[in-house]
Amino acid sequence: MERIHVAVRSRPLSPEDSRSSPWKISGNAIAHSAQSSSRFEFDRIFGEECRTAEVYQARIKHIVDNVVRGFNGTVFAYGQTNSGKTFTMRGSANEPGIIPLAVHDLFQRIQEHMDREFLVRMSYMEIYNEDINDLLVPEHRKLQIHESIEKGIFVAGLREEIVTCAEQVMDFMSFGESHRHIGETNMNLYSSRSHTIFRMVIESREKGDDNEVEDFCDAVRVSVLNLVDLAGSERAAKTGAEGVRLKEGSHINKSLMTLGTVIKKLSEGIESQGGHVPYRDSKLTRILQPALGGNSNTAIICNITLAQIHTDETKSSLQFASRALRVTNCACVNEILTDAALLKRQRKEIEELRAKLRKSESDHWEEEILNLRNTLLQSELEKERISLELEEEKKAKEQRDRCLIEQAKKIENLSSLVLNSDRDDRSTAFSKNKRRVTWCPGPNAKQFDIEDLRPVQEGSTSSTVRNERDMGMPPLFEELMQESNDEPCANVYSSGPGNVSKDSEDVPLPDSHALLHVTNRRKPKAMKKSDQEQFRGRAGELLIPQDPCDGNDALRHKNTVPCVVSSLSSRESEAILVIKQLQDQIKLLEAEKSSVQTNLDAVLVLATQQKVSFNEEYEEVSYVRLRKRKFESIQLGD
Ligand SMILES: Nc1ncnc2c1ncn2[C@@H]1O[C@H](COP(=O)(O)OP(=O)(O)OP(=O)(O)O)[C@@H](O)[C@H]1O
Repeated sequence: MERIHVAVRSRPLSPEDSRSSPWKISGNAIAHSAQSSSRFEFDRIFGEECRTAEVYQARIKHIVDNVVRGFNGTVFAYGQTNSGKTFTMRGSANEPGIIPLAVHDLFQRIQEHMDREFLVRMSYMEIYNEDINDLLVPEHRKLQIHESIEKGIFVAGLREEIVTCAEQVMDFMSFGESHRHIGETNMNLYSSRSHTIFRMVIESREKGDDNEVEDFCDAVRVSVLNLVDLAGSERAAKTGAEGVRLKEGSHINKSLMTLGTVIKKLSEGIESQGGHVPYRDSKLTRILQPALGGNSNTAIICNITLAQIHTDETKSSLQFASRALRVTNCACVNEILTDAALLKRQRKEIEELRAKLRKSESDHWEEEILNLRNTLLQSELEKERISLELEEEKKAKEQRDRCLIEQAKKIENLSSLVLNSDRDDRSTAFSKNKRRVTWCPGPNAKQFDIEDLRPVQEGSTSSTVRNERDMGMPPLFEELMQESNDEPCANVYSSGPGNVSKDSEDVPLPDSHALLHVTNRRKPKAMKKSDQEQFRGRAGELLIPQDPCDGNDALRHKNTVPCVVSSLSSRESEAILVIKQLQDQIKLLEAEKSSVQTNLDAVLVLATQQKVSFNEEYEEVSYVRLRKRKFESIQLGD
């Protein structure tokens, strides 16, 4: 939908009229200085100094361009008599009007459309006293208006001359002008007594070589350019019209009034609401019907004079133009299609669509394959990374397991040492008839005979020393330390004060001096009283005090922590502490082992999932490739 373009052009005034003019133009608005209600705004307002070429460039050129492309176009000059309509449309010797400018432009545009061939025809008619006369064939008078589906509204019998250049058109136009009704009035020496419609019909179709008749589409575009110079509205009192002039004036006013009514109805949207628009009330509105409410790009040039004496007429013209601003048209390309042309066009469209489809599909598949390849590559890289991590984890686990086994072996040896030492002490103690503390090694209880650990009656010769075959001889401490030095376990052991292993970092090794005290039972060194109390305070956190006589209670302790009866020797206490620390380390290592195992399991699950997804992606890529190959083999088959 496109609105009718409305421009106002004011003609030059005499200096006297100019001084007394009540109108003021500012930008695209014009207002009457004494009447605040008389203010109008338009698409363009051209002042006195403005040239016709400027008016043409502003909008008319665009309409002419569109006519060459297949759209209808209409330009008409409206205004009171002597306001400059004919001057605007036809021009003068010095200043070409809209019609010659449009004709020249039209042929230039046609030259630019190299891909089409054109057929241009022109006609020139006037509506004089409601009769349509052919200006190119003066004897063709009182022509009738008809309407048909193919041609729309047309004037039957109107001569259409085929023209090939602008000069030819201008010649025909001059001929027509010579037959136009012009009369002298008080207001205009050469007053138009009729409305004139200069019409150009442009037909075009795509150019095609003889060899490729099948390839080009022979749909024909037909567009019409109407350039209308209306007769001016006039007041008999002002024009002094009498007789023939009066009759002419009456017809002019009547048809202009109908035009005004049609524009008013259209601006109110009556037609779109299904209401009646009186196009048929005048020949002018009937011929201009497609341009006013239909398929056309339309422009109105409203010519006015700003002299005070014509204020009412100017105001009336401005009101008409203002209403026309609200009228919309719907221009579209006009094509005539034969069945063969229609078929050819549809076949061409189908081919174009097929080509587009093929291109978009192949583009799509290429892109899809590229994406899948990228994903596959990324997945393979990820898989490699996970495998490496898995390998490292396995190695670390194996090393931890080895350390754990060694640690356990050493603890076992140390426990045996402590038990041996305890046995020696007990024999000494019993020989001195002293009460001794008994403790239970717990996890290795199987190796110990509980009875052996109970206080032995004085004088009893039976087994105060444990059978060596049952216990197994523990290695010497020096050997133990040598072993520790030979096989350092950096991840498991940590250095403590007096640590034997230099590589150990995490877990404190037994203090060598303490262990020497444990093994060197022949020179028991009595703990100072203050040291004993201090030690008891520390040991109290680790050991559960029990009845010194009840060795079974000690064995029942669920964590199998050695149960200390009172009066531990300092060496025993230190050994117990060392063992306790080692057991804690074992627990920590076991916890670490189980967490590593959990991680390892998770990594394994992840790796399995990755493998499944790789397989799926691989299958998808294979499927896409297969489909692409099939599609290409179909295309080749076409
Ligand atoms: N913009 C203009 N510049 C110079 N002269 C102009 C201009 N407009 C009009 N004129 C002159 O004014 C006179 C009247 O103009 P014109 O005949 O075009 O009026 P009109 O509106 O067609 O009148 P009518 O309706 O009676 O035919 C002419 O002599 C014309 O040369």
